[in-house]
Amino acid sequence: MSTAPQLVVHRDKELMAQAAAARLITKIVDAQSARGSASVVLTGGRNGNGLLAALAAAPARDAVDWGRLDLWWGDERFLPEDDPERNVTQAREALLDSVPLDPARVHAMPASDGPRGSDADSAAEDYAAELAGAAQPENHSAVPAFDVLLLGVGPDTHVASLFPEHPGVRETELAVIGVHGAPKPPPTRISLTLPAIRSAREVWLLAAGEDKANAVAMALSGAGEVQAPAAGAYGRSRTLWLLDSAAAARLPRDLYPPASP
Ligand SMILES: O=C1O[C@H](COP(=O)(O)O)[C@@H](O)[C@H](O)[C@H]1O
Repeated sequence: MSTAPQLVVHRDKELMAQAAAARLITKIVDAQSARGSASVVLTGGRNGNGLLAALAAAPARDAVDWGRLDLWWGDERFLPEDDPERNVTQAREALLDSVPLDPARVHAMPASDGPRGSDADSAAEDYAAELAGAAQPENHSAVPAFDVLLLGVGPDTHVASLFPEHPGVRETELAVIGVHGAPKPPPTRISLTLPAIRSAREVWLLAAGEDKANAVAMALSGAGEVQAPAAGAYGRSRTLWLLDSAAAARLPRDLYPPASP
């Protein structure tokens, strides 16, 4: 069952990143306090990396017990280890290298020079097995119960590496897939599927900048998930769209009335 999206609109992308980072710190601390540990799924892209950089700069980051945090990824560009375009490489630069994480709990997606070589489908199977191994049996799910799953929204409404009208967005069985012929480089990627995304407690979608305005308006105006994958991304208990005013500019007025002059 989908949860109705909640919208929070910030003045600009810097404030959005800072506010999202503060929100994420609170969520992680609350989860660690309630369950002993927390699990977060990271996204690549400008807004995801902006959030991580804001988190690195936030004094309250020291409230997080970094050793009791599992990090997963929603998608990865299937490139060699340490390639600067890999989402994990960019996340390490933005935040991960500056906090005391437990390396065993940093679950990067496989690289194209890993044990499966350039076979993205087999690499996706390996990541699915790693997720399944961390899933709680009582939840009867193929993936762990993520506390927060972050997603950047592309200008074409893609989330993770699920692109409009692409086969991956129609996947209903697998939790992780190899993506081939992606319209955004690189063409080969690994991605969680919509069913895996929807198993998260909370899904937070991030979009800033006017190049995201059409995508945000389309995804929140009743578009189908095949045409607008972001429309199919929701959490079990909460779906939060974190926007800046430029990305919110073309939303229907009943969703986001413009401020009075
Ligand atoms: O390639 C990707 O792009 C999306 C969106 O990135 P953005 O720079 O337009 O915000 C990102 O969410 C995804 O993780 C990444 O692989």
